Amino acid sequence: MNVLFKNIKELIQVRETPVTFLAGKEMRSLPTIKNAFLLVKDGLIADYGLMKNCPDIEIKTIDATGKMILPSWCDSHTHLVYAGNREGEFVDRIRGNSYQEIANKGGGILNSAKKLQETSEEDLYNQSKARLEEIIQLGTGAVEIKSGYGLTKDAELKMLRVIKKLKERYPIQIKATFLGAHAIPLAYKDNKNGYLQMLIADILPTIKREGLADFIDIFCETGYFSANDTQQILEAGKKYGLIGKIHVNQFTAIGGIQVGVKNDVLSVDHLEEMRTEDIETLKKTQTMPVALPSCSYFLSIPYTPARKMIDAGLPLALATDYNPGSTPSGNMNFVVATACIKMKMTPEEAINAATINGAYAMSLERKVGSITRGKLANLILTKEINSYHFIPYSFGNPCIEKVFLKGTEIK
Ligand SMILES: N=CN[C@@H](CCC(=O)O)C(=O)O
Ligand SMILES: [Zn+2]
Repeated sequence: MNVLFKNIKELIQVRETPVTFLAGKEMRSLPTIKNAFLLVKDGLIADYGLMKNCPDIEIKTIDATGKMILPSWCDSHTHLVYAGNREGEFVDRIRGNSYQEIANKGGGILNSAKKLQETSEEDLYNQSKARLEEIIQLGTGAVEIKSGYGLTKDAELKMLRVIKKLKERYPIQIKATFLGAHAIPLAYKDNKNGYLQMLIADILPTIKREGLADFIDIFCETGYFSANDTQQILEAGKKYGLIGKIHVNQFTAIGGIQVGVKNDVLSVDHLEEMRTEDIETLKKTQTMPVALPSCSYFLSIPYTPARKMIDAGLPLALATDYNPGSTPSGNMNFVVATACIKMKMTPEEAINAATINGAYAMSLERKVGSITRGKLANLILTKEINSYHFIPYSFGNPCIEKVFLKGTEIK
């Protein structure tokens, strides 16, 4: 698609020289051009600059007077392929049961796994595509989606095949993650190692053969999988060409970050419980810490200590964690606002975390995450707003007028 945006009040996240990710003080700066144009050719960002240098060409034009343009959100952590919902557990929590107590009684991930195992691939696809369409309208232009609600060979592969179909049929960038080690299924209640061996020996070869995943993930947490289990899964993933990511330090710190860094994982996600040594371990590495503020909000658990981490020089990405148990929301606008309101990130830091750093956490930093020549024209056109500070300020009320994927407006 070819299109010329004119009179853009402010073009946000303009990176003339491509960056891989931003860390520490670098996150404070968000380069913009006021009164700008943006030219899209063949779905890519072809050029941009001051309006006074706008090319005079015959092309479809969109007048953006009073409005801003920024790169689409990059949501590097979701579980948006799932079956049914868990609103019953939500009410149980209001009545005083904790997330862990509910999980221990067979609720939680096992509850979703039962539902998913009983759902056909077609039905699962239809439920999931509705969520994907919803997040596209909310401004997301790149998303990672995990398996992990199957917990049997058939059901895990069913999830991954649904993700593959979504990838093929939608213009949004999608990365797939194998999260077989999300919980220990009842059939392996007293045989966790047997379950891990099944994942490694039985499922991984099929994933490789059918090209079903880009990344491998594990829930490294007390009552789920240990640091040693994490080492095993990451090593096995590497053999099959899958880059590591970990769910880690959500409720307890059990050494998963150290194992992750040792294995050069791309990202460590959750991080609600961070010890000083965990922050130290992440310094000077290529591993992206990812915070999930909507999960903290929904479960009333601590927020990732973003201030402490960024002030220590670390990078940080923001993602939704869209899933039926801990975060039934895929709204990146809410994530950005909550990061500012509850985690004391500045709007500049939050927007950097939700665009270029999120792109890095999916190995997509060369394609999306900034306004840079040659990147995909995945864009958010805002309503008329005074400043980009209004984006997190108007929490719960996205100020998006239109969204574009590869330069095409998505209605
Ligand atoms: N913490 C582990 N997994 C998901 C939630 C799983 C669920 O409750 O269904 C998460 O990232 O929050
Ligand atoms: Zn998650």
